[in-house]
Amino acid sequence: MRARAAAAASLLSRRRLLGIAGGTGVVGLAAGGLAGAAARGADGRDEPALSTVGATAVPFHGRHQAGIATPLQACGHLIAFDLRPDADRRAAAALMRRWSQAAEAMTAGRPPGDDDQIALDAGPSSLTVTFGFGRTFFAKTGLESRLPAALVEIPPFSADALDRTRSGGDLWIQIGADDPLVAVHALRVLQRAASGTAEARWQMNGFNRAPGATRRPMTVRNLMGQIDGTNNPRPSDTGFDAKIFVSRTTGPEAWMNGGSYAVVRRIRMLLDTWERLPTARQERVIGRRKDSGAPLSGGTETTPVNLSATGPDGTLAVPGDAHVRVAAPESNGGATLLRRGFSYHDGHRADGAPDAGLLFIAWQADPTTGFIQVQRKLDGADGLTRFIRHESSAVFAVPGGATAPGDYVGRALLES
Ligand SMILES: C=CC1=C(C)c2cc3[nH]c(cc4nc(cc5[nH]c(cc1n2)c(C)c5CCC(=O)O)C(CCC(=O)O)=C4C)c(C)c3C=C
Ligand SMILES: [Fe+2]
Repeated sequence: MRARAAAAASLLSRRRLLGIAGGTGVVGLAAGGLAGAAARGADGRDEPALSTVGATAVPFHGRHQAGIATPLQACGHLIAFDLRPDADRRAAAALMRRWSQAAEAMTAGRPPGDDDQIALDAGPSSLTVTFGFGRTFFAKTGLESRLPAALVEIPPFSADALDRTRSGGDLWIQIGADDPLVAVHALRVLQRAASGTAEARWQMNGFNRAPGATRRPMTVRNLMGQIDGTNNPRPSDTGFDAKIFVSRTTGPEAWMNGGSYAVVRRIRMLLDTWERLPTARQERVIGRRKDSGAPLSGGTETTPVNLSATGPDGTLAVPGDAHVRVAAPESNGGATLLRRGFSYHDGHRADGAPDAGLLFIAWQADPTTGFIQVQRKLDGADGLTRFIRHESSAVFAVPGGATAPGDYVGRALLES
């Protein structure tokens, strides 16, 4: 039975790797050991193996942290912490060690120490846990000289309506998983591990489509109904690593090698206004068809956008203020960012409007030549601006991954 269960899990996992990970190689498969263990119940009786959703594990260790170039998961939690006033560099290092140990266990499908059993019975379910440091972390831990030059404040933009209490933060954790209980379990475990050292400043919860919900693996849709993520850079693209990850840095910032910068924006969608717009006008706001995601210049979802194409009346096929035109690298001196967000819907506001939108997360090697450059262009020139509100903002330095069991994220900053 153990062998059969392991074989079944391995077959399902292989299908998932081919179908969903798109061959990026970042999704590890649950080892036979895990599937075998799952096939034997606590009472010693045989049980069916985990499905591919439960059995898939994303390795915690590596040059880069998981959760950046990893396929999107169905559930996401973003949580920012502030250090307690008495927490110094040693306390922060001890916290990063505790967090990494717990993340290492949970992402492999093992219970962490001090487990609350929320995720008992479930496999790793593609859990990733990604840690980052905010600008305010450095002064509080006496590490001002190690603050990376790239970790700049995000400047104000004219369309911002920011809530400061849900912006910033000394530390940040991004949790992603394909199972809601696995994701919340990680959240609870990590929050308990912070006790005495750091306190939650804000938390946001999001979602994407669940694996297997569509006939074939497809780019996700956002709450405006658009296919969102098509023109993201791919790990196989030339120059991907240089644009998204920090490398070859020497001196006091060398600890960021292998890392990346996350810009996090909670962007509310004015869905009532948006949904009153006829589909053809919605498509002109984005510059792509709503059903297929194909550019208005023609082709299919993956056809490159032709920004010079004109229609029969001689006007631009992709309008001058279309989101994809204004955001495109060609319109921004080549500025590239990896968008990897989660939708959210947190009930309704006092005015009856849905409190819903996108937890927008942009990854890049340098926010000044990534998010900031593109957002400067979008601010004012993007037709989408009328239908969205940026409500919170944060930027985090996300160091490289822990490279071996027992190592912890941030060691190169906190111990050298
Ligand atoms: C500062 C960067 C960006 C913000 C903020 C942003 C918000 C935002 N975007 C959508 C929906 C779509 N965006 C699409 C493409 C796209 N968006 C950005 C940047 C920001 N978006 C870029 C760089 C691109 C790629 C442009 C290109 O090279 O073609 C698309 C089209 C499909 C795709 O390529 O992903 C959609 C749809 C929303 C709803 C939103 C705020 C809520
Ligand atoms: Fe966009």
